[in-house]
Amino acid sequence: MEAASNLSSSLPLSPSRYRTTAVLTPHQRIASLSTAAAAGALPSCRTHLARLHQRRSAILPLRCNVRETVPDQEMASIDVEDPRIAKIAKAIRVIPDFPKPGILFQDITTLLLDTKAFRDTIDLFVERYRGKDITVVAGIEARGFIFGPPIALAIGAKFVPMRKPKKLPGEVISEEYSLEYGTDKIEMHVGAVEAGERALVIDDLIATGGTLCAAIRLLERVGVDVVECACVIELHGLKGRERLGDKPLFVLVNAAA
Ligand SMILES: O=P(O)(O)OC[C@H]1O[C@H](OP(=O)(O)OP(=O)(O)O)[C@H](O)[C@@H]1O
Ligand SMILES: Nc1ncnc2[nH]cnc12
Repeated sequence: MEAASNLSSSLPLSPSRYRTTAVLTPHQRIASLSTAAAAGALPSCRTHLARLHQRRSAILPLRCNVRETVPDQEMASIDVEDPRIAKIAKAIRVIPDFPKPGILFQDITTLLLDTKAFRDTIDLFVERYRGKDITVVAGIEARGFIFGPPIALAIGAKFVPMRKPKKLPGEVISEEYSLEYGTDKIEMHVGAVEAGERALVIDDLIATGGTLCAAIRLLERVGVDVVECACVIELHGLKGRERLGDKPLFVLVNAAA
């Protein structure tokens, strides 16, 4: 609750077309994690909390926010003081140096343990996309498969998995994208979508934006209109949002890379 009141009390003024919310300092973030751990929401994070305390001067401020790149009249907006957002941010565990040194890993598995925060996450997306004539929710492997299906069911859209190479049994089309070292691909079944459909692309997180860009290209190649991309977390500083160009991106939580 404390984090939520910090959230509402420190709201910056934002341009009318955009929504941007509050800043959680590293100390607040660590306090939030401690509170969640004490409440049993993060059963195995004591070691990491200790490490976070030791390293807090090295951790950049984390912002919990709702950011939009589309005008309010096109999509339902979320009240920036919505207390659900702060609780979702609190439920995401941050693990330093995973999977390799220097990476601050945003672990959404702890969000899945918190039934209220997980439900709120899905509800926030559903509130935004319900009634917007979206026929396809395209989820990106693997963590987009967690958030995509409940959103698709709730808004009456089909769910289409965008998979890593050689996983889908039928005929596929694929798109390559660049990684820090080398390249990867995502694939989609031919016939899963039709030209003229309206799609929402869902993933847990945007970092460099390479994965989402490949998903957009894949869908647009077959004539699908990608209405928006949505992620739970945006890592700022990696310019993923810029890489998407004009394609709208909606995120709930903004975190340091
Ligand atoms: O914006 P980008 O730089 O493209 O990175 C974001 C992607 O990275 C993570 O997936 P990852 O490739 O680690 O696969 P996983 O979900 O199967 O672990 C994440 O879930 C996104 O899909
Ligand atoms: N920092 C991070 N945490 C979780 N998933 C990621 N994918 C790319 N960067 C990531």
